[in-house]
Amino acid sequence: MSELLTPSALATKSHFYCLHNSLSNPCEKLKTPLLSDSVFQQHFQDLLTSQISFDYEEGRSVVIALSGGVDSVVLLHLCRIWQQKQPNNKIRAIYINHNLQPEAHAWENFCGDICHHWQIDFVSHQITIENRSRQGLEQAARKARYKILFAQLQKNDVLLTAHHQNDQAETFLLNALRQTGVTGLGAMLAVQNKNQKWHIRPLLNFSKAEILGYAERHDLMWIEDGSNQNPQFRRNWLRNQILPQLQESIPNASQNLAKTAENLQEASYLLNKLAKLQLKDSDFNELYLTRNAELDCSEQKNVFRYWLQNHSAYPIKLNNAVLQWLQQSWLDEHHCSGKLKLPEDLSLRVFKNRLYLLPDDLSKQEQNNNSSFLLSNDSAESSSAICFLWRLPEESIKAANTFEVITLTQAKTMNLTWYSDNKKRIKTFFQSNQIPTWERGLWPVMLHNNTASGEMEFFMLGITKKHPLEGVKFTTRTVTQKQLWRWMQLL
Ligand SMILES: Nc1ncnc2c1ncn2[C@@H]1O[C@H](COP(=O)(O)OP(=O)(O)OP(=O)(O)O)[C@@H](O)[C@H]1O
Repeated sequence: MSELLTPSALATKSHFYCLHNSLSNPCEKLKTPLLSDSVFQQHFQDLLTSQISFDYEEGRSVVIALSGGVDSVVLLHLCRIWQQKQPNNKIRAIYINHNLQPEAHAWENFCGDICHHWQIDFVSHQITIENRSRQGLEQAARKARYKILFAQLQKNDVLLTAHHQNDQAETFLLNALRQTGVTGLGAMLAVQNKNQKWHIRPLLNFSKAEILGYAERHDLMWIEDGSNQNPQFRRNWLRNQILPQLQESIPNASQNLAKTAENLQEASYLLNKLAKLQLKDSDFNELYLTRNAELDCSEQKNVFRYWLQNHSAYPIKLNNAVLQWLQQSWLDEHHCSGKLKLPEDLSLRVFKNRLYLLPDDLSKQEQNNNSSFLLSNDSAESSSAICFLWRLPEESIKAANTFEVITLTQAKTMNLTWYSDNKKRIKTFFQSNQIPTWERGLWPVMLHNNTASGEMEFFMLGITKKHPLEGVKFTTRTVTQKQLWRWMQLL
């Protein structure tokens, strides 16, 4: 960094943040291979091209999570060189200020200064974390940080964090001590996709010593977060006390633990693949319990775990309470209905041997008799509700006046006369399609010119067993024929 931000310039600021530019353990440097620009460039390019087919021409961008610590400063430096070699590549850095420590503001300035000198776009975001226990605080800060970081990304953009091999070994041990399963023991993935946004950890194969060696050779400066020494945080205790002791007898301990985690990632991949195969008949948001009855106990657990992890924006852990409830529902043939409340305002529900993972507030919507809901433009384009629009007969759409207003509303808010005239048909439809009771009141019906009559509405009502609310944010608005037609074209 000194090439751009001279030590003397920084010296005037150094009372704000603790600056380091030397190895904490110089001997370690000798034991490990060098993290060089070319090694990194090759590795990083491999991750981008072979794993995610990254293409700058498509306007995708790379965002670096910059904490100001040595790891992310080294990552920033490497990305800057990468960008210099391929000037079309645009990178930007983000610092999240948790406002938890008095120095946080100075660290934010430090990150801003480096980016300014290296001519990298920089933004910082402020967050406030509620008062919690120490462990809880760390977890809440991490959760809030990732929420903001991912919110900065567009579809297919890439977030880079500077986790390294030693972090991987620590995460493996921490998870093992928490009694985790195979996925948890796999610790952190080098490449991950969450909701069509990428998270890459390009330094995961490099050790802390290599990173420090790189920082020294390039005369970089960084900040040292004093809380990293606080033994009250379990990770610090592992990092500063347990792992060094392990390393004394087994010099490659961290490397070996990280390698073990990698092996378990492979095992986890295979278990997921098996679960996916065994879930073949299950819908996106419902799991057919009876169809999986022939599975043995471990397979059932594996299927549940996979389904819970993959059917919600917030992965749900298969803890004992959840497992017991699920097994009970699985075994009980007459278990027609039941509900288990989960964190993140979600709940598990069973209806006629089908298991559903749903937002808990569906029930709140159920209670609100007067609310009508309509598909919003944005969400409808990417949701399963589109299937429900899709089945609308083309002739009906074409026949209708192009500018006529179509309103989608809940079955329960229907015009009473129409409802009582068609009650039997509606009931038969719900029963024959095994539509769960909690969905019936919310079932979309199309109002044509504000009157629900004729075949068209009933067709709308009867088209799909899928939960039409899945992934859709409802807002009160109407959709025009034109919009409806446009959505159909998108399919
Ligand atoms: N305040 C921050 N602002 C931006 N990025 C951050 C911040 N803190 C951490 N990061 C990013 O996350 C990486 C890992 O940091 P750290 O090891 O401190 O995280 P952690 O709290 O252990 O949580 P996790 O490992 O789950 O990210 C850093 O190298 C950096 O890329």
